[in-house]
Amino acid sequence: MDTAKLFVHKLPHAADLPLPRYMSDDAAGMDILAALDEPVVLLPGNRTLIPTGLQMAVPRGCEVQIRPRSGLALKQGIAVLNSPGTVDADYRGEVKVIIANLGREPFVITRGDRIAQMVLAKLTRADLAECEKLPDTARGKGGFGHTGV
Ligand SMILES: O=c1ccn([C@H]2C[C@H](O)[C@@H](COP(=O)(O)OP(=O)(O)OP(=O)(O)O)O2)c(=O)[nH]1
Ligand SMILES: [Mg+2]
Repeated sequence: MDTAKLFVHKLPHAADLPLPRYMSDDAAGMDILAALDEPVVLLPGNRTLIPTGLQMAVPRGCEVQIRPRSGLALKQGIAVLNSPGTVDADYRGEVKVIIANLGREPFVITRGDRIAQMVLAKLTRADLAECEKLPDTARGKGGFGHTGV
């Protein structure tokens, strides 16, 4: 398995929190923690920005994706609104998570809660090449369910 060094800096409000970590041997994502001072009550239909207390230097050629946790999604309707959130390699601000409550009950987020997960992913940047005609394919313009359900 490939690994790459990911430098992280803990901000003072996360000083006592553990760093994100993989929760199983081959987990793709590290769970990330809410670096909140006070609990946040997120009402159904609302969204909020949760601090992680972390800055990071994502290696060039990679991104960090902020993704939901399926257990929270299934059991409580908790979503990462911009999923997958993108942390760019040149971003040095605090990483934050946009959490939305799509469930029917208020959702309480407390300091240290594992609210989402982060995946380090390699990326390919596009070098746009404008052209008059694209190569033909069998699918052509068919999409959005044109093959049926
Ligand atoms: O879930 C997220 C998404 C983004 N970011 C940070 C890192 C990212 O590099 C930066 C900008 O994100 P994005 O490009 O998605 O947002 P934008 O609305 O296009 O902002 P900008 O104009 O700053 O690029 O915000 C987070 O901390 N969490
Ligand atoms: Mg942007």
